Amino acid sequence: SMCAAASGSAAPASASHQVFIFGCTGDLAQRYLWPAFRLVQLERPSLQLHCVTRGSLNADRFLAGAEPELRDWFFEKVKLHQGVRDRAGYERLCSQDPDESPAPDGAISSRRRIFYLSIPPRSYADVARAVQLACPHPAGSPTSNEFVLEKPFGSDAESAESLAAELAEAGVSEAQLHRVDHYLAKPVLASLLQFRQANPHLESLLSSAHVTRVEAAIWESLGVEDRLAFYDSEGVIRDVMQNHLTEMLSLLLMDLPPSEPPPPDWLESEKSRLLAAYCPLLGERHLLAGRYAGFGGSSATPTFAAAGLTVCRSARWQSVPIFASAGKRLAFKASFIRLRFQLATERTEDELLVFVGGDAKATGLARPLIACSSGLRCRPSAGLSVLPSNEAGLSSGEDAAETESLLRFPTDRYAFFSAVSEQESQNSYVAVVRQLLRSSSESPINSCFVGLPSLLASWRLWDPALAAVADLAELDDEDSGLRVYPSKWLPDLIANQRGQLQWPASPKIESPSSKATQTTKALQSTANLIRLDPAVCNGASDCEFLLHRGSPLSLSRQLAFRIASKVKEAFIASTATVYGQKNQFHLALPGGQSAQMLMQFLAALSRDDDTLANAFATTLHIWVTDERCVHDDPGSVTQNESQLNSAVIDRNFLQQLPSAARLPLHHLHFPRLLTADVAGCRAAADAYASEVDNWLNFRSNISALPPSFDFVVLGVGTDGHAASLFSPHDLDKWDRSMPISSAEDQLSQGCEQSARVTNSPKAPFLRISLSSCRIASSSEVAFILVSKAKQAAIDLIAKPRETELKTPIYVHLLRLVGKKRGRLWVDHSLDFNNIV
Ligand SMILES: O=P(O)(O)OC[C@H]1O[C@@H](O)[C@H](O)[C@@H](O)[C@@H]1O
Repeated sequence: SMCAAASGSAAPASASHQVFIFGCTGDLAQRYLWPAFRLVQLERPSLQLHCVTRGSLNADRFLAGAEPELRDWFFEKVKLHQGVRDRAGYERLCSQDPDESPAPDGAISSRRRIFYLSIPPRSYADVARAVQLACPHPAGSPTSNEFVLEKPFGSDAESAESLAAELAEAGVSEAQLHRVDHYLAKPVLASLLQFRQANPHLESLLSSAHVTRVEAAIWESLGVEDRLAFYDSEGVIRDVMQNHLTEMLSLLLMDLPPSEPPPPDWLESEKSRLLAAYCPLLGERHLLAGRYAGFGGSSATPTFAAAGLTVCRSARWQSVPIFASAGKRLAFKASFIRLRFQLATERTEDELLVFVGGDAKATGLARPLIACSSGLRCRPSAGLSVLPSNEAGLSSGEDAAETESLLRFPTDRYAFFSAVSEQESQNSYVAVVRQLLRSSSESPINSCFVGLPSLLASWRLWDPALAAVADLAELDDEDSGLRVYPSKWLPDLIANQRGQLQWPASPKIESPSSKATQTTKALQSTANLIRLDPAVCNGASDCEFLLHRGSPLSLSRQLAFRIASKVKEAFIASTATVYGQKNQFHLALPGGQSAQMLMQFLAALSRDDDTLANAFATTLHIWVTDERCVHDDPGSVTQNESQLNSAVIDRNFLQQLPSAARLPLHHLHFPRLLTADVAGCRAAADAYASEVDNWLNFRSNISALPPSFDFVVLGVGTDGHAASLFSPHDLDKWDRSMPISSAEDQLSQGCEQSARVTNSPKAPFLRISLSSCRIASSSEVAFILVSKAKQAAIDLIAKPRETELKTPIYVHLLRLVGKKRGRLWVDHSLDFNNIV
């Protein structure tokens, strides 16, 4: 049985579950939960329902607007608990007799205690903790307390993770949690996986070989209305895109289970895999955001957003543009996914429309349905039966005239399918509640509930979009920025095959004010000069550097642009090289956090720019500035946690490249470790050094270029280390038995040794690094410092030192590089006042 599949439940009707609804007088409870629980209780009379509030409750008033049937039922069947806010209150709650009479089959084990938290998420952990303390389950009881949560589950990946951690600390395990997404309970969505299973022909067409475009939308005609306070802090991406819209897409794009029944945890892991496969949302024009005219909230809150997604890490969907949009105050209400197909065998296009719901009059579709054009040869499935086409649409007359039909072809080219049991589509919570109460032995292919892995993966997909919107709000310019769109706007964006989006020329979408435009220009011309105290620079007179500032996002973007344009220059200059050699561009990248977004941007730029893709594929060489002497042992570290810097570059750059930009293997230069001990590390360093020399000297011989890297990007540790070069001072405190270069060595590494083993004061202790001389002789070196944690490293510049040995390595490197070739790229949250 599926999330919304019709039937009641197979669980014995005698199982006397208890459900406590917290926040039971709130909007959600009144409109959806109570009506749903009433219907379900008719099927399961033994279900015990409790309405819990912190304050006092005036039940007459609270149900004043409700249907008489619901009122009567509520007063007869639901137990009220007011003033539940302290330990005694919770204990009273749990002393409710859970109906000890054993079921006829003796199945006491099926008794469950479910706490439905229809309250603000900031209270989840507190309430869960109080429940766990006051309501321990009797020893030996096979069941435990369970909790149902409503979104929002955090406001980004980090907060979602800490909410999960808080709940875990409160003693609630993942298995005791049910995170609701009511979209998963909507009739056609709930049956979509089964529909795909029943349609192998359609399934064989669901890939980039046949699908030319995917569109997913949640368009609403209403505005934010009386939810302004809530909405203003969320915005459209958090409100419906990270959850509902992403879930809709997953149900269509994820792989089907390999076996029946699916392996345990299959749904979560398959969803997470798909979500991690999307290219990061960082390309040019892959995100538009706006707000409707007259929106009462902050000018930085989007009420509409559109994203042009593509998939980087899955062959099945590679390079198919996926447009996802959602917004309020649009032309009409419609939630749908639409796929366009170009089948080799057919001369015409084909289309699949999953119409999840919306305004019948405006969409021309009478009810939620799936529409398949004939080439897809769809058949009904469990949960979705054939719908005669005269019942699918509004027949004719005035209604049809107002229609913006979502179908692109005449009705007679489609077959229609709709949910078997229509009346349930009114309230998705009926399906949610049924699934909640279903026994765990019935394992569904689909679920109305969202697990932690896919939740976090989804936030990780949308986090860059949230950062981009924040950036847009701050730094709009003529082509981007948070636009203002008119009420009743039909979001007819201009979209291309790369997944890029543009605002339409009409109707008039207002650009941000010119004042904002000026801010942008100021921030984008970026660089200002900082002059360091000559004492810091060891008396050198040219102790000043170009300083680029910005949000982590805009900073990474600008640096990516700078590198990309240099690679392109080198590529274009190729034709002029001697001996018919392609020009080379040697880029050394670090591991660590700071440069990850830069790498993603760099890859994203090549998805939007054929010349750059070509330049990457022919001209670019990638090096790593330093590497850890550890084995990438798949048994001990998961792929995502690999300690290798080359793995960071692989994940954030190489794997994100479109196929046209893929680098030939011999343009990738990473140290290769045979054994992770001193000897192995040394051998790898030596081999790496000769590889550097060979390539750079060779190029120097055939061109007029010096034997140096073209661009080196360095992250900086909070202690001031860079490229696994630590201050000799810090090393002195550490393990002298390590094989490493003496303190003097660290500073005076000659260019005759381009890479060598270095020592780290923290694990992994053995590292390989390019020599400081090699780094310093590069054509350009970018020191990138992102996140507040790096303030410590900046403060280190200013501190006077008793000895040279105490100067942080990156300051040494800065001096060596000099002002002509060194630039600092620094997050604008970091403060230089102490220094300049
Ligand atoms: O399409 P439905 O079922 O009306 O759901 C849309 C609603 O979903 C909710 O989760 C959002 O908070 C609302 O802003 C939105 O209106």
